[in-house]
Amino acid sequence: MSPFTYILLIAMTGEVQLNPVYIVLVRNMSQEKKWEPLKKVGIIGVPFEKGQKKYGVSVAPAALRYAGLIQQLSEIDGLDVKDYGDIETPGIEEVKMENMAHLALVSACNKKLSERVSQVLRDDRVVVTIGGDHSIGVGTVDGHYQVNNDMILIWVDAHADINTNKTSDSGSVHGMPVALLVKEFNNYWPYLPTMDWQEPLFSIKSLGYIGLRSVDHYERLAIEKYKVPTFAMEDVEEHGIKNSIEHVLKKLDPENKRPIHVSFDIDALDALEAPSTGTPVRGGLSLREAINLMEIVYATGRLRAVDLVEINPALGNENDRKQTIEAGLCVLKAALGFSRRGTAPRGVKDLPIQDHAH
Ligand SMILES: NC(=[NH2+])NCCC[C@H](N)C(=O)O
Ligand SMILES: [Mn+2]
Ligand SMILES: [Mn+2]
Repeated sequence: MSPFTYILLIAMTGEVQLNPVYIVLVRNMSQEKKWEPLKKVGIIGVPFEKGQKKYGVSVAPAALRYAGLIQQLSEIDGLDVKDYGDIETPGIEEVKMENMAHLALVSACNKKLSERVSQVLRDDRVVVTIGGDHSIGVGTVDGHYQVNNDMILIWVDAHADINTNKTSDSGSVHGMPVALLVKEFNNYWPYLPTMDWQEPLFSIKSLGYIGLRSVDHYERLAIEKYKVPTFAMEDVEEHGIKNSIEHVLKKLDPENKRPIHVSFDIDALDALEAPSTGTPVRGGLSLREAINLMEIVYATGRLRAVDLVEINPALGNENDRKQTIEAGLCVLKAALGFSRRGTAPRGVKDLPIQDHAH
C-alpha cells in the first residue's frame, strides 16, 4: 500500500491519532532524499572542432583515450565505466548565417550528442563528455535537460560563452553555447535554420559561472542583467575556490536537491597549467583549485554530467600537450570520486606480513 493510499484510508476511517505506522510513513515521506554519488559513468567522445577556427580540438577524445582515460577512471574505487564511443558528424550541407560559422554542422553534431547524453543518463550513469570545442555544450546541456529538467549548470571557464551572433567578435559558436541554451535569450536570436530540434527551455536562473577572466562587453551586460551567480577570478581570489563553488551551489539550489551539470572548459585553468588550448588566458585556476572544485561537486552526490572541452593536442610542444591532457584527466578523476588520500585495497584488512622461515 502506498503512503498516499494509506493516508486516504485513515482519512476515511477517521483513525488518525498516534497510529505509529502513520507516523513512520509521514516521517519517511517528508524526509529529504539522501544523495549518494552514482558509481556508474558513461563516456562520450565528441571529435568536433567547427565551433572555432583552429585545427586540433577534435583530436582530444582520441588523445585522452590514448593517455589512458578509461583505465584511469576504472581504477577509481568502485567505479563502473562504460564507453559509449564517439559522436561522428559526417559531411553536412552548410547554411549561411550571419556571423555564425558552420551552424549546420554544429547543429547536426549537437543533435546527435543530445540524444546520446539523454541515453547515458537514462541508463542511470553519470555522463562524461569529452570535446571537442565548447559549442558541444549545447548538446550536452540539452540532452541533460531532457532527462533532468531541474538540473543546474556550472560553467567553469575563462570565458562566459554567452555571445549571440550579434554580439560576438569572432563568429565562432564556441563563444555562444550558453546564449543558445537559455530560454531568456530566445528573442536575442534571429531564426536559426537547422536548429529547430533544439528548444531552449533551460533557464539562465539555473546557471552559475566560475573562473571568468575574459568576458566581452555584452556578455558582461547579460551576466549583470540576469544576475548570474558568478565567481570570476577576482572573486575566487577573494573567497577561495571552496567558498566560491559552495556559494554558487547554494545560490542556485538552496535545498540541495537538484542534479548538477559541470561544463568544464580546460582554459578555466591557468594557461601555465593547461597550455594546449585554443583561447588560453593567463591568471586562471590552478589545477589544485580545479581538483578541489570537482571534489566538492562530487561530494554533493548530485553530479550527473561533466563536459571536458577545448583541449587542443595540436597546440604547443610535446610537454604542453602532455601537461594539458594530464590536467584534464585529473579534473575528471576528481569529479568522479578519485581521492588524493588514496584508497585501501578492497577486502584486505592488513599489510602483507612476511612469513620468515627462521
Ligand atoms: N569556449 C571558448 N574557449 N570560448 C572562447 C570565446 C572567446 C570569445 N568570447 C568569443 O566569443 O569568441
Ligand atoms: Mn574558454
Ligand atoms: Mn568555453
